[in-house]
Amino acid sequence: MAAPEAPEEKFSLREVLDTFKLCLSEDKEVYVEHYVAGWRGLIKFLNSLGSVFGFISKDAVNKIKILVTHLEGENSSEYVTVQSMVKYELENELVDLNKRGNHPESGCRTLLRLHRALRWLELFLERLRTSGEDGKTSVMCAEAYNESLSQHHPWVVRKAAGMAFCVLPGRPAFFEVMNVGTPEQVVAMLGDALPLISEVYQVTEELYAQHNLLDLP
Ligand SMILES: CCCCCCCCCCCCC/C=C/[C@@H](O)[C@H](COP(=O)(O)O)NC(=O)CCCCCCCCCCCCCCC
Repeated sequence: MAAPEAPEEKFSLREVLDTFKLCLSEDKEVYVEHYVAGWRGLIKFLNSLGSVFGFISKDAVNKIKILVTHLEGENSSEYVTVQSMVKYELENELVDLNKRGNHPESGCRTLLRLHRALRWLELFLERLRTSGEDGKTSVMCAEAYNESLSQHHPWVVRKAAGMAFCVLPGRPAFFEVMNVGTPEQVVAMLGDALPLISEVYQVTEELYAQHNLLDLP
């Protein structure tokens, strides 16, 4: 049996599912606070897989920190939802639209990076959900990455990511870390989680497309 972890470090897929549930308001706005909390939960999971994934989690943590700075800053009321953030930053010219400039830490460009990673997550979890007992997590992960996030990464990051995927634990150990229960229960929970993640992704994608923000430098 694995040694018990400190409670605040323990990942539970259910917890992440709950935060993604809270992400969407009744009129389909995405709450930045819960979006960030969802990612925090996912990073806990990543950290429990070992230090090989440190460079990935470090980048994600940095992005979260930037968003939290906005969330807690003097204009915090503008950062309640992704919709209000986009409106505020665009109206006040706080986004570098075509090339990197004075706003390397805009909420819009920072959240876009996590948004792209959310697509990877959706593709990966769907593969995991439909995989058989001997499914290879490394292959599922790499395929999901190649179909999404990799297109936005330079060669050196793709290479490092590919190497990290190779040491992912097999499906049974992976399911264990999810801390949900039997493999059947994991699959059921993935079935619950995916539509939520997918909806948050779609709403954000449409918003960013509407404002031409999908390629922010
Ligand atoms: C379970 C295995 C996890 C594998 C994670 C797959 C994603 C691979 C991403 C590789 C990112 C490498 C780090 C560097 C990234 C940055 O260059 C790049 C661009 O940023 P910049 O424009 O500011 O320079 N950053 C990004 O694209 C953001 C990446 C954020 C990745 C977060 C990944 C979190 C993974 C959480 C796993 C949870 C699995 C849950 C299963 C129940």
